[in-house]
Amino acid sequence: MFHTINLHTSSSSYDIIFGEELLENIHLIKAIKNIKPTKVLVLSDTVVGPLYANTMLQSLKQMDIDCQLYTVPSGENSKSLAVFQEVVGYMLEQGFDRKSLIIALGGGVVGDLGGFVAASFMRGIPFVQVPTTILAHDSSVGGKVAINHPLGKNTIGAFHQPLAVVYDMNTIKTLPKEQIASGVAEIVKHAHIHRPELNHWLIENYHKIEQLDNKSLATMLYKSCEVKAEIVSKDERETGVRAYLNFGHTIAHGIEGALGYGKIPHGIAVAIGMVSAALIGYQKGITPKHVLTHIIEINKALKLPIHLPESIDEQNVINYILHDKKNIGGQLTFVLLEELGKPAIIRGITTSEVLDALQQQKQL
Ligand SMILES: O=C(O)C(=O)C[C@@H](O)[C@H](O)[C@H](O)COP(=O)(O)O
Repeated sequence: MFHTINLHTSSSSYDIIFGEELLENIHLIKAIKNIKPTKVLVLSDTVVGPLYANTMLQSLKQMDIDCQLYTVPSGENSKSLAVFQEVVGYMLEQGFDRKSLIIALGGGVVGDLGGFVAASFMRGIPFVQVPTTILAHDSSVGGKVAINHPLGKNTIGAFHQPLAVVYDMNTIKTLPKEQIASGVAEIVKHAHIHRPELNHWLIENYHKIEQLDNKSLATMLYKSCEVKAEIVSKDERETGVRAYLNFGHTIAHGIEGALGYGKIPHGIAVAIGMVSAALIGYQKGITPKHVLTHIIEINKALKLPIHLPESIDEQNVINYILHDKKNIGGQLTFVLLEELGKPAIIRGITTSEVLDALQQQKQL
């Protein structure tokens, strides 16, 4: 069972491939065969590596190429300059060169870190994304790669498109149940900004998604990646409409920074951030009341939170969003909804408007 989405951007064109037993057959992926790399680094983490790296290495060995595995600690803290330097140091010591290939095998953290190493190593080498979580269906597509700075999430990064995104549905079977909701939040986001009917499908099929039913997962991920690919193809480097994919992320990244990276799953923060954005839009007369209500109801139906964590200091969240990458000229910028499926980039939001919304969110 294979399905493929072709993503064409201004700088490249590649396939997002969904199937089963793709790890066992990674050596057959055209994008990998065609570049004939001198060496391959499989970058994974301490959770995914022990589960799947060996299967992939066995497949790559059939290409008679020197393949090595490097694993980083699982979790957001591996998206750091220190871990970035460790990976680059290992590659230099092991003789990787400009014809080498990186394969990022894991969730969003491994994909973002691996992609940024690929974007930077010797000024750039090719890489392949092999996502193994629901959340990573979003972060592995579109070429946004990055690590975190203490003052802001993903503030050290690049746009570096992968040669391919290879999604082996068998790897999702081992996804911890508590990570399902975090990944689904990005699908909810794609529905709110572009394909509202997707949320109704999600609610109808959520019981199967929670059981990690392969067919339902593949359908959900495919539909969500279609939205992602359509928007990225129009605006690869986020000069305009690609910012729509950042709906909910301004407050999400603020929450993640304020709590400490890794303390809250990214998708859970996004779910909360979408309610915040809807409240900001509603109080500014941009987002209709029915859209605000819909966003809250969808979160509840999918067991996603609507409140910020009780321990959080809202002012600290605001301190982080002052460094958000969408801000231009010091103007706080949010993606708000004028209607379901109709996002808008709104600049000049004031910190007091944000604080008011976060205070209101407590009362929901
Ligand atoms: O691909 C995009 O563009 C997105 O904004 C997708 C986000 O869901 C994703 O988390 C992205 O990595 C965040 O982008 P950032 O520019 O806020 O770091």
